[in-house]
Amino acid sequence: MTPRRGRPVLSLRDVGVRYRGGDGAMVDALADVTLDLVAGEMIGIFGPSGCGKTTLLMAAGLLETITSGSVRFAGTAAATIVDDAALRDFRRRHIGFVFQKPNLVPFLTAVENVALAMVIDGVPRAAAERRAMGLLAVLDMAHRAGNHPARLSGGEQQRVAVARALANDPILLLADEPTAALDSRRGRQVMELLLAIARQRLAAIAVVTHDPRSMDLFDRVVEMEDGRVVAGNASSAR
Ligand SMILES: Nc1ncnc2c1ncn2[C@@H]1O[C@H](COP(=O)(O)OP(=O)(O)OP(=O)(O)O)[C@@H](O)[C@H]1O
Repeated sequence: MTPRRGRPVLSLRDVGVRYRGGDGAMVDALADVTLDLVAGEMIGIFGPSGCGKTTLLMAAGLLETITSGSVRFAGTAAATIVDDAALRDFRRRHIGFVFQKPNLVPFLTAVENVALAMVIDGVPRAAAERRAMGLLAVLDMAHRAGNHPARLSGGEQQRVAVARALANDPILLLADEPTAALDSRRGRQVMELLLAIARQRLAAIAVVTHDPRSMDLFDRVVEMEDGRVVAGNASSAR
């Protein structure tokens, strides 16, 4: 899948996700969500706690089974990938995730953490580590490549997590509050970096955030309320 600027990467149509709550009642975590993301754009997803932002990312990243509607990924209907192993493989090849906590493997160095998925994918270790070093250099982390996570600051760990998410050159990058644990300067840097990745690699990027300070970096702001997208769902295809 070679992305071209403006080409649809992700299309959600009338997507619903329904959970059974603790009291047995059904909760519509997502309801009738229609959203498009195109190659090269970065959107911000805002909304109050519990409005469905994480659930939206999970549905978009094919980590959550939707109860209604459809998800298309670069023209492929997600529903046609039925087998769990095929779904895992599809995600590994095309989608990158960055979470609030970096969740690095503690006994691996930064470069080994970034290389891990490539090694699992069958890339020879030396080649995987070369590519991992290149990604760490882009993130200004080459000088810390040999350190274990415990010896890195929160911001440094998050930059390693971004490098790891980019290892498979994903066409879709989903980030859930990636700057929540960072000070404002580092947070800004991570967000600027994500924007550069959208522009240079033509990835489509969706970032869930509570932080209004990065607002100016988004091509589009999607606002959610009670499981619904209430503003910003029209694509900014250029
Ligand atoms: N596995 C689950 N089982 C039952 N209910 C769930 C589950 N996951 C989420 N929910 C409910 O779905 C709704 C949306 O949750 P979600 O985590 O997507 O919100 P959010 O906007 O990301 O919140 P926050 O900003 O606090 O992280 C909430 O009412 C939540 O309690």
